Amino acid sequence: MTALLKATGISKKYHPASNTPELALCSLTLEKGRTYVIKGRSGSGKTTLLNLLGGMDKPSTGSVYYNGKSFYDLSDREQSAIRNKNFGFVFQSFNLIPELTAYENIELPRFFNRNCIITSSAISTVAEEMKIGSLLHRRTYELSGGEQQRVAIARALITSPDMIFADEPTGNLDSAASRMVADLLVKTVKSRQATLVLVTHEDNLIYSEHIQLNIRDGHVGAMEVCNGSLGI
Ligand SMILES: Nc1ncnc2c1ncn2[C@@H]1O[C@H](COP(=O)(O)OP(=O)(O)OP(=O)(O)O)[C@@H](O)[C@H]1O
Repeated sequence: MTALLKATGISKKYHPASNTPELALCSLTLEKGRTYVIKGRSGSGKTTLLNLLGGMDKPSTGSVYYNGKSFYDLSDREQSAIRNKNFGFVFQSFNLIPELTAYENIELPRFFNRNCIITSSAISTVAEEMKIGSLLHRRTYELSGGEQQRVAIARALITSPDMIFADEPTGNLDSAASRMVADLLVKTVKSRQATLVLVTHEDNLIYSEHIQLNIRDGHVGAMEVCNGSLGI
């Protein structure tokens, strides 16, 4: 497997004067096409780790390499270009524009990246993958939470990123919608051969093979391969 994202000796201390970092020193290699699930209690450092890996927050020590390049040593412009084109983000709170239709929300990345061409056939394809084909003309305030999150995932996938970062994507959904959203997210990212980094504190959310990273009080444990074979 190819190493796509590599973190070496990263840590995060939000308050320089404090003795304990919020994320203790860790090194990780994320491979192409794999699913990584970051788990841990509230406040353990899951979002902190995701933000460092996803190019959203510079670590206090260490480096993050994307495709062999030290991400935080790139210019702001180069960093934004990677975040806009090669990385996709999904958040707990959907972050859609409610007055726009699902189609218009999925199209939004083209306004942040002039070189990004989004065709109607690419939107149809991703909408089918997310099972929202019949909802594209609806304004997103009319949609259920699960439908809105599937629109948000479609928007994250429309630039064909090779890394998807999802922070508690099912945190605002009931259990049936959580299951559907998590399943579609994991399966679609895998079928596109992209790498998924997903933060959750929910047990038994992912039912296909993944690599689990447990964080306890800012300490990242060894990677564990889970086959997810609960048979549900
Ligand atoms: N921007 C920030 N400035 C200062 N401290 C922060 C900041 N972001 C997070 N923290 C602190 O870092 C620690 C880890 O927070 P983080 O959000 O990474 O945890 P989490 O595991 O994602 O929690 P949750 O499941 O509740 O979202 C917490 O003590 C938090 O208060």
